[in-house]
Amino acid sequence: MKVFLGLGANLNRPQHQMEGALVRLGAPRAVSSLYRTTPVGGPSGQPDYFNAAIALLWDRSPFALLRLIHDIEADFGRERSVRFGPRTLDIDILAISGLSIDSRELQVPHPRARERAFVLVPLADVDAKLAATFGYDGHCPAEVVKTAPFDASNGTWIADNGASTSTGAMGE
Ligand SMILES: Nc1ncnc2c1ncn2[C@@H]1O[C@H](COP(=O)(O)OP(=O)(O)OP(=O)(O)O)[C@@H](O)[C@H]1O
Ligand SMILES: Nc1nc2c(c(=O)[nH]1)N=C(CO)CN2
Repeated sequence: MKVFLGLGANLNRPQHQMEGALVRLGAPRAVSSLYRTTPVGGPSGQPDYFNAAIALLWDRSPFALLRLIHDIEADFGRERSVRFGPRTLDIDILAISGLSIDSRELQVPHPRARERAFVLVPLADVDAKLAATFGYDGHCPAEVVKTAPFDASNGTWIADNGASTSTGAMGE
């Protein structure tokens, strides 16, 4: 089945953690550009986030994918303390083709995706029709800034405008 994941990070070296997650998740079918986004919710003063979305083929259960995601987040130093607090790596299952799940530990499509430009703008890079089903209208708000296209030849994002992808404050 085809699964769509959202990636976010705003501590340490976000691009590094997100590229590490791509390696762990296996060859993605599509990867969005990397976006720098203003934090939504959580404590004030946290660094900007980096966000991206990917599509991937997955042939095990969605719950096995959730477990893998939790392992990857933990391996990259994710601590779960403050809700919507800053994090080294967050991976959300945004959608799974042809499937919806409503269990205590997993809800798919992701119930908060449709409210979040930091999710929908990258998701539209990967699958514009899917983003439209979440109500995305193609508008990229000022709080979401494209910083780097993905280079599939080496599996990394290219910071093409000199923009630093390290958040500095609170990280490193
Ligand atoms: N679609 C989903 N993708 C990822 N986790 C999910 C999903 N649906 C439910 N969960 C559950 O949500 C729990 C909390 O996830 P997490 O800590 O990443 O939340 P958050 O990033 O702080 O908030 P949000 O879920 O709003 O992005 C996870 O342990 C997982 O069991
Ligand atoms: N810009 C931005 N803000 C957030 C993000 C995120 O990934 N990007 N994730 C959150 C919790 O999932 C809360 N707020």
